[in-house]
Amino acid sequence: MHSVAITHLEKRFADKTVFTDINLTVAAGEFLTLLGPSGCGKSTLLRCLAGLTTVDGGQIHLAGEDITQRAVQKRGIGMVFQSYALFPNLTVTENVAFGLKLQKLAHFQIHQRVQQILELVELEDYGHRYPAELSGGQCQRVALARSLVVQPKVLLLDEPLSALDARIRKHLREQIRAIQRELSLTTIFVTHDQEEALTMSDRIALMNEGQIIQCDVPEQLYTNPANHFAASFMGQYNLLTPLQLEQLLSIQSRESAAIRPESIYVFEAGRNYPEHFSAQQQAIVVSHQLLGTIIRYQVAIAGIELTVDRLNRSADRLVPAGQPLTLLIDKSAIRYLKG
Ligand SMILES: Nc1ncnc2c1ncn2[C@@H]1O[C@H](COP(=O)(O)OP(=O)(O)OP(=O)(O)O)[C@@H](O)[C@H]1O
Repeated sequence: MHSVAITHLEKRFADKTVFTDINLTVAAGEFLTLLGPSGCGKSTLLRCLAGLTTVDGGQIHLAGEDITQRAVQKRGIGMVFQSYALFPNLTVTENVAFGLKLQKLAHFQIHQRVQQILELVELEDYGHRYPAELSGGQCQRVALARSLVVQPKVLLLDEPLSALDARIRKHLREQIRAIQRELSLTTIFVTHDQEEALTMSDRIALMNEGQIIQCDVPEQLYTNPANHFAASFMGQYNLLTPLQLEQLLSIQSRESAAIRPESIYVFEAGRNYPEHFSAQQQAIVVSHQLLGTIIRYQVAIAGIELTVDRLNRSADRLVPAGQPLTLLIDKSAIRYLKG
């Protein structure tokens, strides 16, 4: 098992500074996700780690060794891309065996390792097929097998699921995580999909404009966003200015605040609400969306629009637009934001 340490990493292209001071450590066996909007520098950081692009400053250590200037093929890092990058004229077996042939392993060893890894990605019956005869999800599993077969110290995954449809995506993310756990493989995964990040990761490094905004376990990122960007990126937070906080809850604060849709409750008669709940407030429903297990209401209270999530229980009737809804806000769930 191998750890990764990135210190003061800098990267510029001719007319573009991507980042100037990235610091990040990934523990041995950890699954860390780089999450952030398009263009924030996730792929560039991954490419610097793999050695596919040069760096302009800082260091990368792998298991304590400085690999900043080391050639790509000598880093012991495997990488999987969104586009699979398989050889179309080679079968699945030949694609997976490719790296081992370069290492000049004996024929029987290659055969054994390829079979083992194809079993791991559940493609043992597809060895003779060509990439054009496989689905997107199967191609991505071949790409994964090809990276794993050379036993990398670290695995880098650059949006490997983005090109796949929702059902296959979900299955493959579970499979990737299970394999990563089985091999205890230090893994850095790039995505701009927060659900993917929240469900797969040991920790998430949230990036924006070339900076790591917050690096923490998923629960912390979700419930305690560090700033305005983190709150707006991680789901459906209601963001309230100091003035709105005062109007809505008589709370005086210099900082703006975030509150999750599920922390605003629709009043139910006969239920006891703890002391940290606000008084009842009359809102008017602006619109609603049925999202399967939840109903998401947009409501307005004195000109302030809020998003409120309610469990979609069959006994509850849907409140249509224009109708009142009585709300209580869980004040203990309010998060104050730095900037
Ligand atoms: N080879 C290059 N030459 C010049 N600029 C580049 C190059 N590669 C990336 N960039 C720029 O660096 C910035 C970061 O790009 P990068 O691909 O790392 O972002 P990203 O977060 O991975 O985005 P996405 O999710 O869209 O892939 C962008 O502004 C991009 O235009």
